[in-house]
Amino acid sequence: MEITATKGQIIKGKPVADQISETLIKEVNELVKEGINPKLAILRVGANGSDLAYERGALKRCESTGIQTQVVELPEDVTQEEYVKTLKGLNEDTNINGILCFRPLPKQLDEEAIKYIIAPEKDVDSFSPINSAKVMEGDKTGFPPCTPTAVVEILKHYNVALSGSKVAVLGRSMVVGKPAAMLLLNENATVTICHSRTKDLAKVTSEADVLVAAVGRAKMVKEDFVKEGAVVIDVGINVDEEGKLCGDVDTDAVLDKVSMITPVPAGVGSVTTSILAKHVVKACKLQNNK
Ligand SMILES: NC(=O)C1=CN([C@@H]2O[C@H](COP(=O)(O)OP(=O)(O)OC[C@H]3O[C@@H](n4cnc5c(N)ncnc54)[C@H](OP(=O)(O)O)[C@@H]3O)[C@@H](O)[C@H]2O)C=CC1
Ligand SMILES: Nc1nc(=O)c2c([nH]1)NC[C@@H]1CN(c3ccc(C(=O)N[C@@H](CCC(=O)O)C(=O)O)cc3)C=[N+]21
Repeated sequence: MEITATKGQIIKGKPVADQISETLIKEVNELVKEGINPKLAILRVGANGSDLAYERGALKRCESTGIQTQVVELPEDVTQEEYVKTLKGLNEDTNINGILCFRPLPKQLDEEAIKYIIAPEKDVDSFSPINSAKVMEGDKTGFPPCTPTAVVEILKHYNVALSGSKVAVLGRSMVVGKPAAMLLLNENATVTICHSRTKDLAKVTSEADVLVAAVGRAKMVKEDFVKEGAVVIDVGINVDEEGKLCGDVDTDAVLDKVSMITPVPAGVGSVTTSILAKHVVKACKLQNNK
């Protein structure tokens, strides 16, 4: 009898992002007809590669959905006072509905103080503790961070069962890992959070039906980290030894074992930008009592 190996399916972000964009385009059109123009401000310090990658994607997504944008670039050595003054200016600017502050901020800036400055109603990527708390509480009136939201949207789009499933999240940052775990818990998954101190890491992650990798270590997740038939969401955006973009998962090594896996690029990143655009429209509507 011939045995044919069933390879894992590469699940792309584009169909998920396109579906979100389609609805957004209609919503933006309705707002524009009423003289309301949704607008996103991006606050960037210096010009690091991962910020610029996000910015390129975000600007393209906003343009294609009819959302206006403004990029504010501050020098690498910007002072706390200058950053705070700029952020407060964006808070007060009534033409701006959403603000994205790239993180992490350079060392001279006090992120713990700045996160209290951003207006929660314009905070489209969950920098403010008000929005972080809403994620904890499962309160849908806030803005959960875009990347973890994209992870959940991809899983739902590809009909991956979450309720009652074992999910492992690799990473516990406030931008990805920790909120991803909370959003998945809100979907009734049984969530295990792993990090740099986790013992027997591969054993823990290989028990999961769904593995979300957000560690920032190129191709760290190998074959022994995954369960047979698992669904893998690769959030990592890293550069490999050849200078090419790659994820946290060694895709070639796990492909024969998993049932589905997201690619990098063209995976989570592309959905992240569509969630960002969705949050700008939501912010705009709330600010205009719509
Ligand atoms: N696709 C997208 O839209 C986005 C992608 N990213 C990418 O996602 C990745 C993660 O980003 P981010 O969360 O900001 O990164 P951080 O560096 O802030 O966090 C990394 C996390 O991984 C854990 N970790 C690091 N090394 C190991 C290890 N060897 N074993 C186990 N755990 C480890 C850390 O643990 P500990 O807490 O113990 O230190 C930490 O919790 C990056 O590649 C980033 O570029 C980020 C944002 C958006
Ligand atoms: N507050 C904050 N939130 C973030 O979510 C955040 C951040 N700061 N700082 C920087 C990192 C990095 N990041 C990316 C998101 C999407 C793409 C993306 O769209 N990538 C495309 C390719 C884009 C291109 O290279 O042109 C893809 O994966 O297909 C890239 C990188 C979010 N981050």
